Amino acid sequence: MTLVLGCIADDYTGASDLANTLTKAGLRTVQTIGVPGEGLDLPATDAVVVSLKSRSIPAAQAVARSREAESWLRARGAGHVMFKVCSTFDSTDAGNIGPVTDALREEAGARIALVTPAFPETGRTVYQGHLFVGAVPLHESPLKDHPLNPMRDSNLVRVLARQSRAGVGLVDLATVARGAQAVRARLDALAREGKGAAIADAVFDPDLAVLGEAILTDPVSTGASGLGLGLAQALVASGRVRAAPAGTALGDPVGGPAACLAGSCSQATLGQVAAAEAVMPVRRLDPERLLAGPQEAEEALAWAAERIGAGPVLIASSQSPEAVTALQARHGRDAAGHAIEAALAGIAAGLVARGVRRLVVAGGETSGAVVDTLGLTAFRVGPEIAPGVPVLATVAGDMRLALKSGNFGGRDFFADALALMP
Ligand SMILES: Nc1ncnc2c1ncn2[C@@H]1O[C@H](COP(=O)(O)OP(=O)(O)O)[C@@H](O)[C@H]1O
Ligand SMILES: O=C(O)[C@@H](O)C(=O)COP(=O)(O)O
Repeated sequence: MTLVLGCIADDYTGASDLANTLTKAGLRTVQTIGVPGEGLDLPATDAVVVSLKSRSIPAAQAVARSREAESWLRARGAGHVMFKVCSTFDSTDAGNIGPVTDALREEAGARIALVTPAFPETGRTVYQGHLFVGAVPLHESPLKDHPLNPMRDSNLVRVLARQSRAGVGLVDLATVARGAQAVRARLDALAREGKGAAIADAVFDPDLAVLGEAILTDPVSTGASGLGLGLAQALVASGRVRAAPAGTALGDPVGGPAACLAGSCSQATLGQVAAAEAVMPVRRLDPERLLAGPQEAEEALAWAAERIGAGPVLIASSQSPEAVTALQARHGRDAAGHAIEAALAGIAAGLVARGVRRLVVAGGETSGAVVDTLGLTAFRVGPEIAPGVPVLATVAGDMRLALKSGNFGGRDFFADALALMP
């Protein structure tokens, strides 16, 4: 296996988002969970997205795991390694986008790393270094209330500088509009000034094609799915990859019971959970009871077991920002988050033990906990359910999953996903 592109994603839903984008652009892509072990037999592939659960862990650990993933990817021929971060730049001032970008750049001996979370297809655009989510700046978007990393500053040059050892510059839209050569010249100039990273503006997909072309021969970059799109297009345009037909068939339906789990408290997920109530039984967990002991999760599992024979069910811990804040004030942010993730992962294991083979999970950290608990190792990428969310098939072919980033998907996402997961 010789890779043309290596990717390291800081969460599992982000990884499937990127794998979806690369697949749609014609790259045969596999998503692995963690760095693959010796025994894992991967299909022929152009790109591998190694999924880490490194977004909300201490920076030193995120750096160590990302370095390990980078070595694995480089050993398989990846000339360019992209670090996939969230399109809403989810991180705290204590890390991890800056430290990982610094480490990958230094490891590769690169002069500077281009960084952009732009993903216009989902409304994430960057102008003058400021990130917009739809029509509003990041700090006015629902991300200001994220349970783990509230985003209160839209100026990414400033945000990244607070996390980075080297200085951070800007490749502005006017430069991007002048093409790949102008972007390269700007990166060279910033590197000469001693900058280690540069936030790049991008508003439309053609801007990302320019960025992809500009950095294809660089060893590292950091970005969201949009940058993956630009890199994939540049690889196809350069002739290094012959575009595969998108939407590779996943094989026979797996059938059997289906279930959905939501641990995301993002605005989009809250709407989707409400909409699901019209089409399937929905169990809303009591987070306070979840934290108190195993009883709440056990009761939810028993509730699901009675119903999954008749059709899909949804179990959700999702609550409003006010309720999340109140719970965190009583238990601490990380303790509450991790305990709820663990409870949902335990419910997922119980559902699988009861025959569920089609599973939809909403929430990045939540998906990480679920996939780890189920011990899944790698996925092939199937049809797109919504921008940024594909159907996944385990490489063994025995399960179908959808791992939804909190903010992605339309109101009917859960029903839409199940319809594409026979
Ligand atoms: N009711 C709740 N109160 C507080 N935190 C919650 C609640 N429900 C879920 N959480 C936690 O909120 C976090 C949501 O993060 P994540 O799963 O990544 O979703 P998203 O994709 O929306 O960011 C997780 O740590 C989850 O356990
Ligand atoms: O880039 C994105 O927006 C997503 O791929 C992503 O990473 C979102 O994070 P979660 O909402 O935590 O899944």
